[in-house]
Amino acid sequence: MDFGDQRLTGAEHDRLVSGTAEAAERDAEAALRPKGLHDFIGQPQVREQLSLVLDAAKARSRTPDHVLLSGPPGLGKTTLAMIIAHEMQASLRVTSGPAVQHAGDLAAILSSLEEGEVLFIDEIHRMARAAEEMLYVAMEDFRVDVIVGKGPGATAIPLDLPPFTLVGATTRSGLLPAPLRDRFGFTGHLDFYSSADLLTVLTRSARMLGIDAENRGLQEISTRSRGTPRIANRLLRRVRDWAQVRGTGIIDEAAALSALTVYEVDALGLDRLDRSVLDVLCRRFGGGPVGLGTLSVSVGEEADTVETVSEPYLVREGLISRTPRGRVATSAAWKHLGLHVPANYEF
Ligand SMILES: Nc1ncnc2c1ncn2[C@@H]1O[C@H](COP(=O)(O)OP(=O)(O)OP(=O)(O)O)[C@@H](O)[C@H]1O
Ligand SMILES: [Mg+2]
Repeated sequence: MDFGDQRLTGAEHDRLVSGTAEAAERDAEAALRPKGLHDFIGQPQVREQLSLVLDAAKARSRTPDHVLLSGPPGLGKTTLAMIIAHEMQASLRVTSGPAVQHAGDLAAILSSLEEGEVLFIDEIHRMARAAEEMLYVAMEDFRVDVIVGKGPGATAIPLDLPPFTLVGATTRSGLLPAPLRDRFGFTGHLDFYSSADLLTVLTRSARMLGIDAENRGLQEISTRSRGTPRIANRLLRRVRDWAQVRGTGIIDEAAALSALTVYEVDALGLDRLDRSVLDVLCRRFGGGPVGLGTLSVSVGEEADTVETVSEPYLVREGLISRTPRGRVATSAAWKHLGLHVPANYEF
């Protein structure tokens, strides 16, 4: 039976699929993924807190507390899950919420865990309810009830589990039921990276990929990467293409600017989806408020994508705000689109 989980060790850690990374991007990402906590760039609080959790566990020869990682796509949740396993010299088991549709799926994974293993559940907010309750018991009491037989004759056989560490990742921590959230000993909230941190990410990536790049060129990419390492690395590869085909082979400021214009990444790092969200809000709905459903249909995207991928950054950049009546465009959004802010505009 395929439970959608895999046991990974060593280099195979890197074969993990992540939400918004396309399949073809996986290999490129794997090569650049930091292996240990020391080469994980930025996020100083999360890094410091996590290193305390891990060092304390090592000092006591215990498995670390369960860890929840939350934040928008591409900020390093999967990377950190792998780092936790790497730092604990433990093997990593990987599954995801959508792969756990029945309690039985989870029971099969849990009952095959070995001592000290790290179980990574990506998109943990999308797990089936019935499995969630089984997970509460497994996390707290290290026990799982395995159901044997069917119908009225079915019996639950309690099975003790070896100590393990659950690492959950979610882009939507608000959707996690409180009892589940409370069972994590540590929650790391990943926030968008500063341009300075992204510049460090890019410098490291360019070095690892053998790309000839000037600081000014990488700086230009860093400010247009929406605070997201995945996007920074992706833009780096696209700018390299441009430099090789149209430029001198070197990523300098001019190459970065020309390439990013070709790829329609604007000065704030907004891409086509972000701009169409703003465009629909301003031009079609006079700035809003507009409900998420209507907005998503209008830009031809799933509500979940608009809410987790586009919105957090637009909110952070002060281009839209969320009100009880829906999303509204701020004056800055009108200006960014090159439109006149309507008279007496209240947002
Ligand atoms: N702190 C960091 N330092 C250097 N590179 C990073 C860092 N965080 C992320 N990256 C790079 O960005 C890529 C994407 O990170 P990752 O897959 O961990 O994101 P994620 O939060 O799991 O995203 P998703 O929500 O889509 O699953 C990684 O392959 C890695 O190369
Ligand atoms: Mg991921």
